[in-house]
Amino acid sequence: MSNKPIIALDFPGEKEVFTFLNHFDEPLFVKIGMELYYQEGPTIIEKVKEAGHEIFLDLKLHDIPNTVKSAMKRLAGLGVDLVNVHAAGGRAMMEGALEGLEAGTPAGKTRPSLIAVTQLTSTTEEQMQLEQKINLSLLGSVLHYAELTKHAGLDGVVCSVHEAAAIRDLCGESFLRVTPGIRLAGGEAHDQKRIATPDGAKKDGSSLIVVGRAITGAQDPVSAYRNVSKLWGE
Ligand SMILES: O=C(O)c1cc(=O)[nH]c(=O)n1[C@@H]1O[C@H](COP(=O)(O)O)[C@@H](O)[C@H]1O
Repeated sequence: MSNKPIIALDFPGEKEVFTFLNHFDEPLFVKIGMELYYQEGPTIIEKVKEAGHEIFLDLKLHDIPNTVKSAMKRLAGLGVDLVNVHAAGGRAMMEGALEGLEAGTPAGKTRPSLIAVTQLTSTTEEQMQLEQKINLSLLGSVLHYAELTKHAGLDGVVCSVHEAAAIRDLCGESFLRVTPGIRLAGGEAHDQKRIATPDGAKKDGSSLIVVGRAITGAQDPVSAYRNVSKLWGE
């Protein structure tokens, strides 16, 4: 897996995806999320892979262990590089996800890396405490989920840049900290609450950054991508 900025392809369908990708003449690391996957199904994965790009399939599974295990068995056959679940599904669910991925990975192929969402980057500490009734600081909750994820044997977590260094200190450098909520300085936050710049992410311990609207919504997406890559140091 490379450490290029991961571009979130939050588009309604294949047509918009390839209009966007055709601006680039290099292999990218892209994220396919719920909107696109639910619209196009697994064929979008095949087509984006054929075009030479690495893929983070972001479906954030969260269900009983057996259901997640079976679903992961199917996703393992798609040949993506990275997949995710919600850590709130618990340790048994995460262990099931890993077992499913291992069982479903074709012989001779590498198992996709598996990470778990801790607290979404659109969540504030106040919201978390009021709505989820978690009696911890936001950092405390994220660190708790990171440790649970590590004990379940997963490869890392999704978190915000604000928690990345503390997770690295707790779980080790090789445990991935994948951080969305990335904005260029002065950029619109939209629905994100825990945001940081690409250079801030590098400095504060992210392993990989996920960038959507700061690139896909830019007037010139290629130059926005170059700018993000330069600040991230790639
Ligand atoms: O798992 C994710 O990718 C994810 C987790 C999270 O906590 N926050 C988050 O924003 N994401 C995803 O990262 C992308 C961020 O997009 P932008 O806010 O447009 O940069 C979206 O596709 C989200 O679904």
